[in-house]
Amino acid sequence: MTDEPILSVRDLKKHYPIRKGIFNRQVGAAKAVDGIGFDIAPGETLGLVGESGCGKSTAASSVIRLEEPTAGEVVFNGNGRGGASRDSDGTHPNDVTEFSDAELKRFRRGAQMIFQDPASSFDPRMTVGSAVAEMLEVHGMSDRHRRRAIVEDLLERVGLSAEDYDRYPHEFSGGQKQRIALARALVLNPDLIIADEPVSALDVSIQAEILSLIDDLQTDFDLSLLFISHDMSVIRRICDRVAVMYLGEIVEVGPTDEVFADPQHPYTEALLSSIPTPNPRSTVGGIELAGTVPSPTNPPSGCRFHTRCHRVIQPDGVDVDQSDWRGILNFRDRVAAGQVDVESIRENIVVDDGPTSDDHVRAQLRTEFDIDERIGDPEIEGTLQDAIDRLLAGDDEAAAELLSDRFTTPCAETVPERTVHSPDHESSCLRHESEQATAPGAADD
Ligand SMILES: Nc1ncnc2c1ncn2[C@@H]1O[C@H](COP(=O)(O)OP(=O)(O)OP(=O)(O)O)[C@@H](O)[C@H]1O
Repeated sequence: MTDEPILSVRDLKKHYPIRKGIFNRQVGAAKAVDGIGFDIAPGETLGLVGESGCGKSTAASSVIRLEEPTAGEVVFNGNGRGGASRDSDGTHPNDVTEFSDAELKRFRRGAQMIFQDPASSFDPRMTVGSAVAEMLEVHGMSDRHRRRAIVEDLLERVGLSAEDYDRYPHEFSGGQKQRIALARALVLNPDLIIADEPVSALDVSIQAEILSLIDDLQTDFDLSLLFISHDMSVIRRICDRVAVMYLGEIVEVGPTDEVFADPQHPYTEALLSSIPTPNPRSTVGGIELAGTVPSPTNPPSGCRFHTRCHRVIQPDGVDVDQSDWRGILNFRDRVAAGQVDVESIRENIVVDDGPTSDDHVRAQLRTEFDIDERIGDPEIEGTLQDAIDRLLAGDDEAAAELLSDRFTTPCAETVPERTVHSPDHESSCLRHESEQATAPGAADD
């Protein structure tokens, strides 16, 4: 047996064209998946985690070619295709993106997908047994009795009973439907299962049962899994390794234990911080992941996470409290977007005695953006005060210009390279690049 991965994804992209006008001309693209790569070893579970809109589902459907990838390579070495080597022109015979229709049909036997909502993937007029057995029939098993025997056995292995064969989808709970979906995914004896948020729609207690079932089935059927979730606690429960995805890119990948114990990318830290802890006094957490994932049609320059990052780098010559720095940049961005309306802030301030003054508005702005009432660095404080004064004078444009001239971050200018933290643990954050350059042995590589 070689140690070649079951699945090897390289520089995978899925860009959706954006068209406008009467000629339906392409004016841009939503870069939902923008150059991701990972391997999955035989018997391994790789988690793909990120908030809603990071591109996880698009990545899954591009890997399995439910959607045509824009670029990249997806080498599948499962189901008898192992041991193949590259052709002389550099292409790989197992590259799914180049498969013919016949090869694709065989591939879909060896790589199955499970979705979040099992209800929508069953025909309500078909018994669940027939729905599972249909897969065998489509792929050439003509013996009806044999099909039934295989499916009855599988229903038992996923925790249902052989008698359930003749029942209809509406007779089952959400958790039971997901068990049936697992039986259907397993019936063709695949080597790889891609599970897209398979437990997100279920109650927490049922989630635990299904995760434990997936764990058992993985061992019994010697499966590899790509497990997609937005939930770090689910990932911890089931995955050997985890890849963290943000706005179409993988920003960190590593063994689950290591990533949870020592996250290297601020986005991973923020996701981990959002896991509820049983102890409300726990000091774990506290990183607020404000806002939502920006649109992939116009991703932020440099590091795509810089607009929300709590560790966003301060430029040379600036040394202020990090949370003030985040607040100042948020303030800068909101002013630039024309979203800071001092008059409505003034109207909403409640003052016990007398009218609302400009000082009240100044204080309220700092509170809203979580900026200290006085920044230690006099130059930064001066610029901030100037900008606020310009806003108060109604000159929003001048305020925006001043803030964007003075408050910049290297994170918006440089795309971070990958840093290797240990043989299997990598992340892409600019903060690590200087450490990497000065690390012992860096020059020897
Ligand atoms: N057909 C499409 N055309 C244009 N943009 C799309 C299309 N499908 C998805 N997108 C965009 O691609 C981005 C990634 O979407 P995707 O569904 O893959 O993310 P996700 O991480 O799986 O989130 P969710 O869990 O909410 O599905 C989103 O910004 C989404 O709006």
